[in-house]
Amino acid sequence: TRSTRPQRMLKAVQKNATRGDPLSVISAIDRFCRHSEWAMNVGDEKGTILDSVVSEVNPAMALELGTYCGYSTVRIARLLPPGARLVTLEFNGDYAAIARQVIEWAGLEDMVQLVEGASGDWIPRMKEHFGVKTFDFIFLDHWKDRYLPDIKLLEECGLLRKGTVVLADNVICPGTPDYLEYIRNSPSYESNYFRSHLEYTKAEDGLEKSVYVG
Ligand SMILES: O=C(NC/C=C/[C@H]1O[C@@H](n2cnc3c(NCCO)ncnc32)[C@H](O)[C@@H]1O)c1cc(-c2ccc(F)cc2)cc(O)c1O
Ligand SMILES: [Mg+2]
Repeated sequence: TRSTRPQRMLKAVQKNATRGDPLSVISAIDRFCRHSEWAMNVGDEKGTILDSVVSEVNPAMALELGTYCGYSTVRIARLLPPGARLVTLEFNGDYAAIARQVIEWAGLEDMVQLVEGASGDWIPRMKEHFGVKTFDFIFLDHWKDRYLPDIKLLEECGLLRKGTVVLADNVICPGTPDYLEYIRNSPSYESNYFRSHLEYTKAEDGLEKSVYVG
């Protein structure tokens, strides 16, 4: 049967990127998505905003919801300080298998814990199962109608601390209206919108950066 887009993306990484070189993995995926087949990676333009926020936070403990093929996982993990850890949740087994290989090609498997499962099931188990106290940085890029329930779940599970930075992709396109309304009106967060474009297109999109103030 015909290969899937994630499989073709992985092939492009294995063909065009150098093992152990995260930047070459990132550019191989961006080239594939720009010149061959569009895919829903955060992309290079929003990716530089993601990079600057990760570098500023310099997280010891980071969380990503929605691994997909591992593009943003590689973008984040390459910037982590030694000893830091990125937990990324992906409940589609096919995508998780591709992402694991992309992360390994980048040589970042030691920094990344890819958990195959749903955020709703695993967020409540982060403390006892992964020894997580709180997260310093969280990247939301999974189903858009799950941003709001999952940020509330993270609060309830005590996984946020004063200063935790939550960065949300796609707050304009496809859009996360209920999440935006909540996070911008909650006294527990200081939010800023970083205007950009939908990956590999001229359409408007952006990232919402929210700092938990407790
Ligand atoms: O839909 C978009 N992203 C969704 C990502 C889903 C990935 O995350 C995984 N996932 C989902 N929910 C959960 C979950 N928990 C929730 C369920 O229990 N727990 C664990 N993993 C989860 C999926 O298996 C996928 O791997 C998107 C669309 C456009 C877009 C824009 C314009 C267009 F025209 C078309 C498309 C642009 C973007 O940047 C986008 O991110
Ligand atoms: Mg996205």
